[in-house]
Amino acid sequence: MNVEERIQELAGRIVELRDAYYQGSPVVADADYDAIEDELRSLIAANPELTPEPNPLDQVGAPTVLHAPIRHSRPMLSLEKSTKPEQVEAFFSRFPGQPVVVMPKLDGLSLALVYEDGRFARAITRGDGTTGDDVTPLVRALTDGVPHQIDAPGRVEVRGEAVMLRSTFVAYNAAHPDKPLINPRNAAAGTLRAKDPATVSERRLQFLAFDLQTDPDSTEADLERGLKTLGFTAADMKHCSDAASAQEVITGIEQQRNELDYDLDGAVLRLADRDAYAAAGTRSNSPRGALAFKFAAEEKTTILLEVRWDVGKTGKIAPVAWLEPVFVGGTTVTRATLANQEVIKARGIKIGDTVLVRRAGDVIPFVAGVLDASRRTGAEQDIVPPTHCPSCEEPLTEQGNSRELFCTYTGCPAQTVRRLIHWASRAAADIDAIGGVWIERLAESGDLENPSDFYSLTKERLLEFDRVGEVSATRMIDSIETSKQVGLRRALIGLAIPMASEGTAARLCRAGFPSLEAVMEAGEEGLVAVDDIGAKVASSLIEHLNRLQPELDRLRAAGVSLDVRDEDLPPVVAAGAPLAGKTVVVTGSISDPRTGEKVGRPAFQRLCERAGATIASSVSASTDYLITGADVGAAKITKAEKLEVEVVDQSEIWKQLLDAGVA
Ligand SMILES: NC(=O)c1ccc[n+]([C@@H]2O[C@H](COP(=O)([O-])OP(=O)(O)OC[C@H]3O[C@@H](n4cnc5c(N)ncnc54)[C@H](O)[C@@H]3O)[C@@H](O)[C@H]2O)c1
Ligand SMILES: [Zn+2]
Repeated sequence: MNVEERIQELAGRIVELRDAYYQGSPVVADADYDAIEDELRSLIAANPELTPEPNPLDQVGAPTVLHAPIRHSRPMLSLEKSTKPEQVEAFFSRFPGQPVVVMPKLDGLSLALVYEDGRFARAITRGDGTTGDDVTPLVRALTDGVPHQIDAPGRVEVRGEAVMLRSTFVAYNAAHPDKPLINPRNAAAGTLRAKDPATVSERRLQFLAFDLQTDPDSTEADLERGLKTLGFTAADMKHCSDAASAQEVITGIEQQRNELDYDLDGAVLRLADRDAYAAAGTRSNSPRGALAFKFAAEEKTTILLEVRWDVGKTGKIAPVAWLEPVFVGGTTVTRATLANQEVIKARGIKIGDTVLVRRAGDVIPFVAGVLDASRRTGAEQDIVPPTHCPSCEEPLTEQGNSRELFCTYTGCPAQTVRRLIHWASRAAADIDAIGGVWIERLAESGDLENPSDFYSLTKERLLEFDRVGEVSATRMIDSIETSKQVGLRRALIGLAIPMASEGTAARLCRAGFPSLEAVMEAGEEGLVAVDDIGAKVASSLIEHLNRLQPELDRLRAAGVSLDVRDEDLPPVVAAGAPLAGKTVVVTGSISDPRTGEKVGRPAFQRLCERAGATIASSVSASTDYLITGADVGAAKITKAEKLEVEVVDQSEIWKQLLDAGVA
């Protein structure tokens, strides 16, 4: 294929994909679509004479009108996209001296809200940028953050993004396991496509504003203040005066990405002054006064090659999707979870399908659903759950509403290995010198069956295995020895008791149980008395701890500590507590002035807690001190100063900690 043909092909594909997307049934993930646009963009840049007519890259959205067409007062455009810090610098140098706001690039649906003499008159979608769709009744009924009345004369137009909050999305899918929504962005678009708001009343949206036009010009020149004065919830905006601080905010948004209640796919830089933004003008399909910075994609499309059923540490048999390798969320993903057979059914997933894979933060990648079911060739196969355990071949049982499959044979080899690996994991005993492969080998040889067996391993025995030398055997034994300090909280996690989460283990420690045996002796009644421990969790704990009693005895006999550890208790506040009543935020790298050695932030925060402080993760108006270590970003300090939070160097705090005998 020559360049010209390739350009035609890409342009055609873009039109096709856009149609499907704006009609509410995308056939590929956004990142895969963006890659096609990128390829076309670079081919056109290299061969401008081959620019297709019309050029889909100059167009915005698609003309999808379901309700009633309305012409926009001025076009609703797309955004110029960047991925490199140099592009952020170039943006700043185009507008010297102009303040810029940096905000998340929200992943929802853009809307224009029109107010006439203070009254909410219309809500319009972007459509093809020139003409949008009238969604006023839906927005009125379903969208939070759209005031019905504002205090402004004449015509006011507020633009922003209607998003489905992640919490709404999760609650909806939990309540409708049979017809789940695929992702929040799709869900938001679908909501505004409904004929009747009543049919989608559980799918509430949130409007977050990022643009304001007033006529006559009656309000603040600063975008954020203008929006807030009128009573809108603005997208979270940070003012920046240079590229370096903007870059820092962008990085901060990316790091925070998974703690927020909405999806975002990048950050947006924009002139903070509304007049300057308007004066900057537009290109064919984007404003000059704004720039989008794209983050790595968290969703991609790929092919589901095969499903294998995995035996978990509690005997649960879970389907695992084997995928055509795909780069998503910063790594190459080849496997993803499929939850259970009900989810597979509800999402209509078959082997051979094009599926949407999502990987956000540290969360295990999962298959969100099928895209493009219309393109099935007929060669796809149903996913058939097994009837017998793939490891021990015992018949499986179904449990719970989602019909999860379980192998209930406790001697099941796969379960045994999983339990041992779990015991050795970092969250539990942390036997870091013995990896999964070795645990499997030691289980096969009969050396390991229960966690307590780790403590009978000897260096001599390990040396009998192939490829184990003096050095690695010593490391393994040392690591086992250290793990004896596991303590109540991590031992409880390591025993993998169904329904008892890491949170349960932490709560039991803080409730004052001195040891694992004491938890068992408290009985169900004693456990439900603990805050946030329900009857089901209590009964599972008691049942399993009783079953595990001989194992607990063996662990004790091997010298393993099952007693509560100091680090798992609420901090004991030192007498004189110099930081009593203070809320502090710690930033930068901390080191002990006595040794010059680095101290982890959690450890330093713990010292501050002992000195009476309450720890917060980010600076707000209620923060008393921002404690700074080395290499602190300017943005944090600026923010603290703006909020009149006292900035205190770590040396000052160390002095107080040492004086009070805390450190
Ligand atoms: N999966 C597919 O097949 C397919 C097809 C077509 C388009 N798409 C996706 O749709 C999007 C294309 O839309 P686009 O070309 O307008 O680009 P865009 O969505 O990347 O950028 C423009 C939009 O960003 C939004 N936005 C969010 N936060 C903002 C903020 N703080 N300030 C200003 N604007 C903000 C606005 O709604 C604006 O319309 C892309 O994400 C693309 O991947 C996907
Ligand atoms: Zn089994």
